Amino acid sequence: MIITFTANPSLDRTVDLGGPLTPGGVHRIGADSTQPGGKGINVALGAHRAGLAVTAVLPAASGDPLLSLLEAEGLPHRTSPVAGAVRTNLTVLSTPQITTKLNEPGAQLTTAEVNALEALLSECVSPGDSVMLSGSLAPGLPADEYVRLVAAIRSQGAWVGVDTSDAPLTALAAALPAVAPDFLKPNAEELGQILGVDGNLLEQQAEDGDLDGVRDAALDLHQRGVGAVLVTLGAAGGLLATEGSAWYSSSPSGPMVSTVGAGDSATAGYLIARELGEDPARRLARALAYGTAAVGLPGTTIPRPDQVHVTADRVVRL
Ligand SMILES: O=P(O)(O)OC[C@H]1O[C@](O)(CO)[C@@H](O)[C@@H]1O
Repeated sequence: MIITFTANPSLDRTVDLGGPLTPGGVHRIGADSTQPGGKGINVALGAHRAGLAVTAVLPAASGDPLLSLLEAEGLPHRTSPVAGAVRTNLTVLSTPQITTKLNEPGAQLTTAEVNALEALLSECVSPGDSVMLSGSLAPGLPADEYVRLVAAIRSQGAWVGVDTSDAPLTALAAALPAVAPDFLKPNAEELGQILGVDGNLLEQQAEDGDLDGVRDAALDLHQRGVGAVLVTLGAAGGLLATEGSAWYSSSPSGPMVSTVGAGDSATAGYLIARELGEDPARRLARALAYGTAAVGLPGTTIPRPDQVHVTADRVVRL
């Protein structure tokens, strides 16, 4: 069973301006749509569409509009009740092909709500499960929440991965090797946050064919106890450090419609590859193929397997 945990889920509203975004200007919205969002929910949707058994765990009040969207998707989920409403994250599409994202902080959780959410996650996890902890933490959760959850989930005999940013990510990196997840999925910016360097520079170096910085950082995290480190590098592809080695692949080409959810789709692709028992090269290839497919779909749309074209031809061992 794949369990995803989204501490700060969202309604992802996408508006298309059909023209440029001008700071201080008045804009008329053209197309407008709302989809379920939040990193763990996106990962769960990808795995569910691939036919895997999943449960998405999240905080939400009964009757929250997000829950109707999850039901419409047929996504199996368990919710822990909270008083606050699920946040709305806004994606503004403007020309020339610019995606601007405005993420709300999310409603504050009380201590009782945090305790109930943690208890629900623990109740859902069984030995042998794969648990993915994804996204920002709602206000009320401590920055070291993922450190505590990784330790707890591992002690329950389950595999655990994390995809987060900012303080929760640096707290997790600081806890290595005493507490280490089985899987970490930073993008270049997040890798930069761990290293205390400019992530844009790392991505630019990778685009220029210089992978040393990303490879060394990923291998260092792996040597400090993280089972597998998947670094997504946008247009520059991605790198996987695991089993004592690193693999790199350039990005498969495809249309660019919306980058929202591409990283989560890559994580879903990685989890699907693990379930299929694929080797590291193929796991990297499937992850990037899922990310590329997501970029070709509107808003926060997570691809179905028939929209994903996997080939390990681009993968090289570094
Ligand atoms: O939890 P965060 O970091 O605010 O990110 C949430 C946003 O990221 C996404 O999961 C895409 O990665 C969106 O669905 C959501 O709006």
